[in-house]
Amino acid sequence: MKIETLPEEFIKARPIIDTIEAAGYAAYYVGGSVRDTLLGLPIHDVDIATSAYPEEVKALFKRTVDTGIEHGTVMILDHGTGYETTTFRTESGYQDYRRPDSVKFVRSLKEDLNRRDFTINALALKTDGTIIDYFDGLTDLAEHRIKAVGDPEKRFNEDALRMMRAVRFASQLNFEIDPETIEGIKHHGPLLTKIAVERIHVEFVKMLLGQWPSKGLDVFMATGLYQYCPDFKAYQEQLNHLRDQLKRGLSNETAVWTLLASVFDLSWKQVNQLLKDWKSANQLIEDVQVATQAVSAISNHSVDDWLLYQTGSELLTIANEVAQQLDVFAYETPDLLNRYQVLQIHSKKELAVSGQDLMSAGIKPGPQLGQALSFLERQVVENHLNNQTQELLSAAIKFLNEKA
Ligand SMILES: Nc1ccn([C@@H]2O[C@H](COP(=O)(O)OP(=O)(O)OP(=O)(O)O)[C@@H](O)[C@H]2O)c(=O)n1
Repeated sequence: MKIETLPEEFIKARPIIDTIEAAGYAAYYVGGSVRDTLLGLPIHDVDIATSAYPEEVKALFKRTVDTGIEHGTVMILDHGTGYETTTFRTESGYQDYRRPDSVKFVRSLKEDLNRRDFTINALALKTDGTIIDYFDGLTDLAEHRIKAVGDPEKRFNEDALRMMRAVRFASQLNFEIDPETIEGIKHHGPLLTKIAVERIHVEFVKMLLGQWPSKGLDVFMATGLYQYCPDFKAYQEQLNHLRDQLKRGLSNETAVWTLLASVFDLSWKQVNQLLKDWKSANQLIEDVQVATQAVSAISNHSVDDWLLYQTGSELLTIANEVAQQLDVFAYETPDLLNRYQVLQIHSKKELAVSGQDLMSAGIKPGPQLGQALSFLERQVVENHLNNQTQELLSAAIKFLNEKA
C-alpha cells in the first residue's frame, strides 16, 4: 500500500531520512504518526527508526541531543524541530516490567517492528509513501482492532503499561481489543502494580480525553485492570457509573480531575494529596479544587454571585461541562457565563477604590485596611453596593467604625 500525499510533517522531516539513506543506512517513519496518518488524524511527533547505530546517526548531523542513547534514541534538531531517531532494536530481560534491561541494536526493520506493542503501531512508512506492514497492522486498522504484535502474554510481560495503552487507544480510536489481547490483559493485570502511578495516570487521563471514554472504561473495568491501580480500586461503583454515563471525552486535564474528584466525592484535602502524589503542577491542583467546588454548587442549585466571581469564566465552563457529563442539574454554560459577565467586578483590581484611596480617607495601613477591601469586594460582587468611589469610601469607614 502507498500513501499518495504525505502530511506536511513528514515532508518537513524528509531531509533527515534522506541524509541517513545517503550514508548507506535504512530509515523509516514509525509509530503513532504513521498510524494516525492512515486514520486521517492529525499527527503529533514524527518518530524515525533507522539501521544506523546511535554514534553513526550522530556523526551525520550537526545538532543532536542524547535523549535516550542507551536505548538507541538520539534527537536530531532541524530548523527548530526535534526528531527522535531510534536505532532498530530488540529488547530482552524486562525485569521490572516497564523498561528493557538490555536492548540489542539490530540492522533489521522487521525485528524492530516485532518488538512493538500493537500491530497498528508496528507499521513503517517510506519517504515515497510506501507502507511496510509485517504484522497485518493495515487489516487491524481497517477492522478497528487493537491487537498485540505476536504473543500478547509476552508483550504485557515486557511492559505492563501497554495494558493501559490498549485501554486508552480503545477510547481514542473507538477500536475493539482483540480477544486474545483481552485475555493477556486479564492475566497480567497484577503487573500494573509494578508501574509508577503517575505513568498509569497519564494513560488514564488520555483515556478520558479520548472521544469514546466509555469504550476504554468498559475494558478497564471488565478486565479487572482497575483493581491494580492503587488510586482507583476503591471506586468500582463510581467508575462503572462513569462508564455508563460519559457521553464524550473531557476537554482538558483540569476537567478530567474535576470529574474524578466529583465522582469519587473527594474532600479538598484528598484532592490535594492525590494530585500531589501524581506530581501534578500546583496550578492544576488549585484549578481542580475551585472547579470541583463549583460542580458541587451547580448540583446543589446553589451557585451564587460570590461563587461565580471566585470561580471565573474558564473554570465555570469546565465545571459546567463536568456537571453536564454527570447529569447533575447544570445551567447551560452561556447562562452561567452571562451571570458572571454582568457582575460589577471580576477582580479586586476593578474595585473603584484602592488601598491608597482608603489611606487617603484616613484609614490606617494594617490588617484593617485589608479587611475593609475584602468587605467592599464581596459587597460589590453581591450587588449590595455600587462600584462607585464615594459610596465605597463611606461604606468602608462605616464598616470599620462598626467593628471598632
Ligand atoms: N510501551 C510502549 C510504548 C511505545 N511503543 C512503540 O513506540 C511507538 C511510539 O510510542 P509513543 O510515542 O509512546 O506512542 P504513540 O503510539 O506514538 O501514540 P501517542 O503519540 O498517541 O501517544 C508506538 O507506536 C509503539 O510502536 C511500544 O511498543 N510499547
